[in-house]
Amino acid sequence: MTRLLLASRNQKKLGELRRILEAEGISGIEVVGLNEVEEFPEAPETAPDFEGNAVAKARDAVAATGLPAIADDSGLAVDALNGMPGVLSARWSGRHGDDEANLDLVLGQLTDTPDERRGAAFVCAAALVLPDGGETVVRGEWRGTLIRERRGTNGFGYDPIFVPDGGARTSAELPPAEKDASSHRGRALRALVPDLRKLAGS
Ligand SMILES: O=P(O)(O)OP(=O)(O)OP(=O)(O)OC[C@H]1O[C@@H](n2cnc3c(O)ncnc32)[C@H](O)[C@@H]1O
Ligand SMILES: [Mg+2]
Repeated sequence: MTRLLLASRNQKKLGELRRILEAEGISGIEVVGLNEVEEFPEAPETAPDFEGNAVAKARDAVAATGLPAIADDSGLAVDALNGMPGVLSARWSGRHGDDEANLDLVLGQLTDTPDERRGAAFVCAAALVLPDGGETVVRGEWRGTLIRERRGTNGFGYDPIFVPDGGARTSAELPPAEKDASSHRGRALRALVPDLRKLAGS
């Protein structure tokens, strides 16, 4: 078994990566999160773009643990907010990781935005960094529309107000496998699968 660190404390992200590896039939990799390795000082997410934060998180994790690492930096880019909250999605309300307050703030900001201008995209940059210095950075996007009240209890973050294009349910109403099949994170992580297959085989 190759240990692969997902440099995250977000248990939902860990679950999504584990499900995707399983769905792809990659069995030689054991995914561990930051809670399962010795603690190290985590750099703040200060880059102006998702890719920059993802690479920085993954490099730090490899340097501290010696394990191959994936980091994900993701967020919601709202058309009517000129792409914000973007890289600030996890702390939009001022409190890092307060999903409820972050979602309420976005809803409040869009109160007067009509239905036809409520487009948004979930974006995910994922970086795989290897102990030998190899780096792969990929990006996935998922377009949809923001509704006016929460629906559904699956997923996390802004899922309860995001209706993916071509569907009628919010991403919090989708069964996990359906979210993975089209989500930003699913797309990004599947782009890493060729590299992960090599890692699993070595
Ligand atoms: O940095 P780590 O430890 O990985 O975990 P995090 O939760 O802080 O993750 P990010 O810094 O990448 O911030 C992502 C935020 O964007 C939102 N987000 C990202 N992916 C999402 C998804 O699949 N569904 C709903 N919201 C999502 C959600 O609010 C997250 O808090
Ligand atoms: Mg974060």
